[in-house]
Amino acid sequence: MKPVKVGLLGLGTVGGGTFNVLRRNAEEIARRAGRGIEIVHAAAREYDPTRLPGIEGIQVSDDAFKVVDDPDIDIIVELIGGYSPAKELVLRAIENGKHVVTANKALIALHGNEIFKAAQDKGVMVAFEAAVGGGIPIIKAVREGLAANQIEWLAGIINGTGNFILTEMRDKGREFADVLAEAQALGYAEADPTFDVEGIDAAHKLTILASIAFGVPLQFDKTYTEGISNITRDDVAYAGELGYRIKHLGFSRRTPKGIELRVHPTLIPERRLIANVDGVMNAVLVKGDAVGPTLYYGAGAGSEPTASAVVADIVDVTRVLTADPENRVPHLAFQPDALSDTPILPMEAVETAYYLRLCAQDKPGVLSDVTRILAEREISIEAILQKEPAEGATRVPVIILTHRVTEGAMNEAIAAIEALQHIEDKVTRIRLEHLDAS
Ligand SMILES: NC(=O)C1=CN([C@@H]2O[C@H](COP(=O)(O)OP(=O)(O)OC[C@H]3O[C@@H](n4cnc5c(N)ncnc54)[C@H](O)[C@@H]3O)[C@@H](O)[C@H]2O)C=CC1
Ligand SMILES: N[C@@H](CC=O)C(=O)O
Ligand code: NA
Repeated sequence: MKPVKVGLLGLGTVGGGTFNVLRRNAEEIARRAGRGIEIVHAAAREYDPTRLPGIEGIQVSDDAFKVVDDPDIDIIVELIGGYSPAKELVLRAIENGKHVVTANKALIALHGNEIFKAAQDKGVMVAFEAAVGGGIPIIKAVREGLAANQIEWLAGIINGTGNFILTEMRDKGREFADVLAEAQALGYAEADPTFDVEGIDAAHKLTILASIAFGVPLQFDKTYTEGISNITRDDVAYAGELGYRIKHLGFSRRTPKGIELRVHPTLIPERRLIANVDGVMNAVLVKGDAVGPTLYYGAGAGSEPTASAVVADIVDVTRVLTADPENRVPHLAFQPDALSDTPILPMEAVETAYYLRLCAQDKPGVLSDVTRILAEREISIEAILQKEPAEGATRVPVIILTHRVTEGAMNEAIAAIEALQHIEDKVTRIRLEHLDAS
């Protein structure tokens, strides 16, 4: 059988990795796919040929539309990133009857509903395993491996750059900006790294995971998103003293009132496996009603780990092309006409526990005012840590861990605490999840 012909858009971190992995493992991959897979045409604005041995034998255009319109090509692999022209390229590929593989979570989270509809109408596949959790086969695991379950909740460390930064700050006391620069040099970060540190990238990925887990359309605009740029080394140290790690977590849970969809820094008990996922590694914890808790772990970013997921999708598409084209796994796991309109819960209605750090003047009665404010709102306290004031200082940090309460009640309590005469600065609030999957 003739090899499947692939057009590769982008020859950067992931595009380069895809080119190299496909070449290096060609024989093994062909044995799995049932036929050869050949990149015949690529597009890039710029690329480094010294990192791509063999690229000289392939046509490389600077106009990606030339590849998408190339009649010889069966599968377009979009590894350019961003919204435009990625969206136009993907829609044109679909219109031309080509299957698409992409690692572009921003594109899928914001325009996936439209793209999948176009693909459905045209009878082609759009595969996006690399868009979530890099090399971890998490889309396949949730969509296919857990198909028997009602998913109850999922929690993930789904941004490699952010996790790398938090880990280096904690373990080596390094500065935020310095670690971010290293993540960029290693090819982990997005073209605009605020997507990583402000949680937008994780929110894209969570949006996709929640759709696949709960059978709802992609709703990025309803995802609560908070980044890690305000986390201080002090918070990391205080959390450690109390037995917790701070992780940037994406969390989604089905409740009777709606679906929680939120990304924010989160305290997690340090005995949990997921609290010990460090560096660029990602992990997703998924709780199904039948299977119970399951945990998926692997490199969340980087050239070849991400290429591993891209190539797996190319193999999947090749198998479908070669076998029964009607028998396909639906894009969002549930049949398109069976997606549910379960609402996404507003953040004020979401319940979590909290870590609060206050800066109090070292005066009698301050702490009792704070505990009264919490008690009036039925917010119970799990632990209090009052640090000694530094030599000659009149301000003391006070750390409070609370039990679960709604975000709305906590917002009111924080406003009342900040209004107290002897409380200085803003209260730092980090949500806390026990992630007890038993
Ligand atoms: N870097 C990583 O670890 C991961 C990246 N991704 C996603 O993969 C995609 C690609 O990311 P990277 O490889 O890191 O980006 P990159 O910046 O390293 O590479 C982008 C490539 O696209 C080319 N390009 C950009 N605009 C173009 C245009 N208009 N026409 C033709 N070529 C164009 C560039 O010349 C370059 O070769 C993004 O959607 C990103 O979010 C997903 C998972 C992990
Ligand atoms: N910038 C992303 C790349 C992978 O999705 C990350 O750091 O996780
Ligand atoms: Na993946």
